[in-house]
Amino acid sequence: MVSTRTRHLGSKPRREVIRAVKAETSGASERNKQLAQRMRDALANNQAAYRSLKQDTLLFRQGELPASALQQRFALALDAEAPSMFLELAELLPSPEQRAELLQAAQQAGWTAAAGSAGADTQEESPLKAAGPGWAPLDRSRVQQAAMGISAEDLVSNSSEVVDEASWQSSRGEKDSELPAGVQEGEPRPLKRSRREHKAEAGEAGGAKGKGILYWLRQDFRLHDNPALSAAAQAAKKQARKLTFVYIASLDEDGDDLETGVSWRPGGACLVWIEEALRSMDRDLQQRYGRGAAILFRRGAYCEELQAVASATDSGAVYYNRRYEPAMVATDARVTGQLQEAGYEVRSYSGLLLREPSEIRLEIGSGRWVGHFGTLSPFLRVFDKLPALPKPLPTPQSLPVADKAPNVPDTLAGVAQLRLVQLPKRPNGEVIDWSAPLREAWDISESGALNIMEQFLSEGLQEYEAGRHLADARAVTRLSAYVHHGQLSARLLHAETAKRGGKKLSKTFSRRIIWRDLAYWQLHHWPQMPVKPIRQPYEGQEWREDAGMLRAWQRGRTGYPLVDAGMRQLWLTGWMQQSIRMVCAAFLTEYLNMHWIHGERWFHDTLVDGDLAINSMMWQNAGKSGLDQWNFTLLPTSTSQDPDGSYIARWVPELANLPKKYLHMPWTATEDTLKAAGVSFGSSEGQYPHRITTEVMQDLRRKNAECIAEARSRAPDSIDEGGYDVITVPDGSTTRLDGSKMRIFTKSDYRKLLPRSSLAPQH
Ligand SMILES: Cc1cc2nc3c(=O)[nH]c(=O)nc-3n(C[C@H](O)[C@H](O)[C@H](O)COP(=O)(O)OP(=O)(O)OC[C@H]3O[C@@H](n4cnc5c(N)ncnc54)[C@H](O)[C@@H]3O)c2cc1C
Repeated sequence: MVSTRTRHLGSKPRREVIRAVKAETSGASERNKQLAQRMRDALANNQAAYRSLKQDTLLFRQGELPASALQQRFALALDAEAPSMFLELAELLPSPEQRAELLQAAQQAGWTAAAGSAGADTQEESPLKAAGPGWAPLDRSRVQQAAMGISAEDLVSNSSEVVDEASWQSSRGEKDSELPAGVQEGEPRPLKRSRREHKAEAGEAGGAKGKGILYWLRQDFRLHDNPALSAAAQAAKKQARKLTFVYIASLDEDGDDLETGVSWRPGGACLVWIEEALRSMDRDLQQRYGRGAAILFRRGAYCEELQAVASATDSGAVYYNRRYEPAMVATDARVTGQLQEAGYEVRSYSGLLLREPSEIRLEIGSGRWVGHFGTLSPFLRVFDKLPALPKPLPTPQSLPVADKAPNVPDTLAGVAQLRLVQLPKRPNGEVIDWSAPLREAWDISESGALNIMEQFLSEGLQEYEAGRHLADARAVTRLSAYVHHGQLSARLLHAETAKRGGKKLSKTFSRRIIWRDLAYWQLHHWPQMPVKPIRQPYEGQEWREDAGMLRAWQRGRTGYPLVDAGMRQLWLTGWMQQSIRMVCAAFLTEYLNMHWIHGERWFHDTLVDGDLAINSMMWQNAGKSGLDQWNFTLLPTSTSQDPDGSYIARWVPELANLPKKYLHMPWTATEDTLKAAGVSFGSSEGQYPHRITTEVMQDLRRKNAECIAEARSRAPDSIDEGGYDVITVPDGSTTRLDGSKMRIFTKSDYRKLLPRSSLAPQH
């Protein structure tokens, strides 16, 4: 396996780290040695390494792993050239001196983010965020600087989770075509909620312990249409109880999936969003309902923190809105169970999606066939037939809260103390605030979300159909992050769209918000979707591993202006319009033949709307291993998304003065034209990069298709006589075909590429 990062790492600093660690761990017990061996083995495979490191980190935190053993991991992580793991663990070092020593060695190894923290002795000075040049104010020169200054030092990036998952493997239904001009559109296991939890929802939970009610704030930063809040308010009023708001930062429980070993906690950009959303909601709550509605900010394990606040406020009940990521489903069930065992009443509600994923059972195998299994059309068909959605709930007029802010020991002074967003420092102490441009680019508040929705529905809906493919996003809502973080209710958006003649004005827009539910349906039935191809044979597909290429793609330095514009916009603002996401994704997977999981990870960390279900669904489809293989061509040189080149000119300022007709393909301009526009190619400051590949796009595409054909030909049992991929239908996903083998949409190119001998015999 070729590592995808830090090839520049010299051996000298590594030796120094190992020496430092050896000195520290010379008395390591036999158990420590075994653990070290396990780590070494694990690091041979980065996916396993991540799982192992994560578990060891948790063990250390629980006091079950000595600091010396953890230090050994540092050396190994450094050895394995996995800086983000190294830095994450470095944070846990028991003393500032130890931290400084190891981080200094990392600095010598060229990891500037670590360098920023070398010698640092406070928790705030986290090394997790990079000294990268990105996230600068959005003026032209800074954009250019951001893109031009990409260097080896940026390896740690603005990402807290940029891990090499090199070992992970990984069209769309012909009948579902409703793509933007020149492009597409487009969620896995029944929600295994505990019996206790079902009881809780039905209001059969155990007797109340205290008089008050806790509202456990999660991914639902809003007052309007908030089912858990409305229910808590109603119960509190009826029973003359007091309501207390609590938010708990527990990133380890928030998306770490120990089953798969993959951490999907919110990425850097989402954490910035969450921080601002909390600030804004705390303000809204206090302004509207009084000081007693202030949110109590806590850090720690969910269950312990909830119990501590409940006991200090004499609360006997906890109300919350559910989450749907596999790790979070498990967390919900565990926390609910533990609280109920301790005698609390727990009630959970559906506030994130339009419908619960387990509600939708595809009616395939009966009557008329509509679309391919697991794609949007059959999903919509069932969705529309189900009972009408509940009406969106109004913002509560009043809330029964205490007269003053609850005084609970160990509560943090404010959002900042949650330490969700950690900024690195340069050796001279200067803070590198990569989050500022993100905060500036968005009005991260509930009112901001409602205003955008209102404006779009009154002025923009009629433009959506014709303009939704445009890169400059003039015709789309830009509401995805608000919906993802629960600042805007999906149900409200759906209902308001219908009320304003949505289906008539734009059939596509009316389907978009349901597409989101499809992503969660897929994640529910394929909980491994973020890391494993849904089409099992594709797991054996050969992908290119090239750290330099990946880095160029991440930082918008591919030499293909449309791709670079999109990736730079993403880096700076945390967002891109859908067609551009598709162009960038297709470029990585189809043309560079690089694993979709690299793209998925990068998007997860850099998107303000980074959503496990949607992101993994879309990346699986881009990588062709998802249910809805993309069945269209997305050339990086296409002009349809940016016909006048203004999007490229904005995000790729090195090219801004080129005549329009060359903006998508600057290499076709003559020397004189380039000179007149002040454009030169190269890697120096102010220059635009040479193309990272000059092979004919069609040839690259064919090579990728051949890799897929090769992997499929090795798994004949998963292909039917017509050359279609076949999957086993998950339990609970259909009304009558669960457990059977089902043909899924497969691109005709792929069907043709298979040798006849690898097709299942005709019956
Ligand atoms: C490779 C790739 C990765 C993506 N990752 C994410 C992600 O992590 N989070 C995310 O929210 N979207 C993701 N999308 C989907 C889509 O690009 C964004 O939802 C959309 O661009 C957001 O812009 P908007 O709010 O203006 O969308 P609009 O066009 O205004 O659509 C309205 C809403 O519909 C929903 N929606 C739109 N497109 C999709 C879709 N393809 N699947 C599911 N729901 C959709 C969103 O909630 C969106 O806000 C991804 C797309 C691609 C190609």
